[in-house]
Amino acid sequence: MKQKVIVYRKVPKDVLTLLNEKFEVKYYKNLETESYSDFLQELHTAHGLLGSSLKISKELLDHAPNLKIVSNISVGYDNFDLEQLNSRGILATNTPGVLVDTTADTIFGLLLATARRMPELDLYVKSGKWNGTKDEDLFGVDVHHKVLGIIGMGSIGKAIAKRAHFGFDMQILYHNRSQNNQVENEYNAEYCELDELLKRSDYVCLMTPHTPETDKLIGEREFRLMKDSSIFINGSRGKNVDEEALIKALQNQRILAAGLDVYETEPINKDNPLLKLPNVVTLPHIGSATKETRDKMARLAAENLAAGLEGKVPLNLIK
Ligand SMILES: NC(=O)c1ccc[n+]([C@@H]2O[C@H](COP(=O)([O-])OP(=O)(O)OC[C@H]3O[C@@H](n4cnc5c(N)ncnc54)[C@H](O)[C@@H]3O)[C@@H](O)[C@H]2O)c1
Ligand SMILES: O=C(O)[C@H](O)CO
Repeated sequence: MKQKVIVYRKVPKDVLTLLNEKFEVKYYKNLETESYSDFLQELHTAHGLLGSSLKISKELLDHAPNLKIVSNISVGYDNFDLEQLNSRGILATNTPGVLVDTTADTIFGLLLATARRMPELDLYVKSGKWNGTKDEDLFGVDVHHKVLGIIGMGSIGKAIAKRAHFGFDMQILYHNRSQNNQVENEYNAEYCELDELLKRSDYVCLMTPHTPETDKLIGEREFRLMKDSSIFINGSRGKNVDEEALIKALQNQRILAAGLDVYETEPINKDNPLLKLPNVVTLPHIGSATKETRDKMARLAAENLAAGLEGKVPLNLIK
């Protein structure tokens, strides 16, 4: 008899075909709009789970006594309770690598858009306000030749550093769990302790995973250390930042501006003060979201899942 897999996120047709050839598949294109109680019922007989964002908690796992593997269609896996998964012998996988360049493009684009106030200026033109000479009120700040501090010099951090160094002649500072010879040699990056990076950077870009160690890593104290002309970019996870402190820092002009792809609560609440601030550029957690890359992520996640259910070691097993 075929093992049963639940896919709880929309995936490309060929990925679904691949899964259908090997497994019995229950497919929920969008769990938010489909019955969650039906999903929980199906979980009782599932061997594999494929999707993203869903909190894989003790409560959810209690509904899944036969589960062997959970495969995330994302590189971040802060939605997994790894202790619970380990204690039940359930494998967990993610999709690193395939999304690196796409995410770095988005985050660097966000940095440029924030520095040069592109969304604000787009609105200025489209709303018919462009009548004469452009005055200083519309000016942005330079990106080229400035200092970029990257916190979390992993795969995506490195790809951002590459763009900044070769494309924009920026000076790169970085803070990471360990020093990285490659970025130091290839992009002339300089390792710094966190406080020093915050003090010296014109742009601070956060790219660490969300872990107990990085929870609210950037808060009031850290914003105070930053230059009042600095721009903060968060492309990692919202919970890595104390959002209240960020709002205060922006309202009080402790920092100049922020570009955000991620938030403490997602989707962001409509009454979140961040949405009212002119010096904030917001994206809807879209870093890796191009069609090509999302397809690659879904394919890789399906391959990880299939390997685990076929008794092989999945390529991207989370240890
Ligand atoms: N906005 C998006 O759509 C999007 C897309 C992809 C990834 N992400 C986020 O970006 C994160 C990074 O992705 P990646 O592929 O570069 O991962 P990665 O594992 O290659 O890199 C993470 C880096 O963070 C460093 N790090 C971890 N804890 C740290 C700490 N306490 N202090 C300093 N450095 C620390 C690690 O040493 C590592 O170099 C993901 O975990 C995910 O949360 C967001
Ligand atoms: O971690 C990731 O891969 C992105 O945030 C998409 O969820």
